[in-house]
Amino acid sequence: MTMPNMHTFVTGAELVSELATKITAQLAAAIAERGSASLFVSGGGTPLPLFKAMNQIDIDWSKVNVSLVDERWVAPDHADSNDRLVRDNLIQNKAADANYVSPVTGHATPEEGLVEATARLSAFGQPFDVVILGMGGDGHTASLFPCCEQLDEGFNTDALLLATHPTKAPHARITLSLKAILAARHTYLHIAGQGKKDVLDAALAGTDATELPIRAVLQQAPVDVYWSEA
Ligand SMILES: O=C1O[C@H](COP(=O)(O)O)[C@@H](O)[C@H](O)[C@H]1O
Repeated sequence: MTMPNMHTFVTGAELVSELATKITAQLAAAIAERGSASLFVSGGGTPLPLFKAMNQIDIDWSKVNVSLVDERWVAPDHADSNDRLVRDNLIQNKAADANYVSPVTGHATPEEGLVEATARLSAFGQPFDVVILGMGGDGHTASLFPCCEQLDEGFNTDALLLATHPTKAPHARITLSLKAILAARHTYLHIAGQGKKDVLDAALAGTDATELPIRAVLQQAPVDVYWSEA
């Protein structure tokens, strides 16, 4: 197991300030080197303050392609839509000109939408510059859940994206594959609270990635973990 680079904070505000500065500096460096940058963010509750901090930072957002690490296969106005969360909280203010591309298409299922979603995100070019992962209490990251039948596919496919169907979480999902995550230039894990720290410690203490899928990333990529107590 490669030990992650741990960044520990007492408050979420301190974490967010440092992480937003670091990520936007990496995006600006990517723009300077290659003319554009790519950023994949996670959904859920944790990243909301980070999105609000990032949209206050002045970089050339018009050259930043943004999408989601994973998304629930729901309409963009659904209460559980991460797409809506990103549009309403990240693609605002100084970041309003960022090129946000949703992985959710108009198809009925993620399986049917895979070809179009893959074409959309492939246009960003690979490897992606910055991938910010979250982690659930069950050790899932992206939408690679321990309870989904597609976990083995998610760990092994060479495809950019796959559809997953968690049995213990709502909604069918579309998610980056493990290989797409591992290929990123910079990978972050952003978590908060003692419960998530306990899951991280358990992940670092064992080896079976099917039990806690975050292990698959921690075992194979250098990850900067940003954790705040609150
Ligand atoms: O379902 C999801 O949950 C995880 C963790 O979310 P959080 O609310 O506990 O921070 C998230 O990383 C993932 O993108 C999302 O689809």
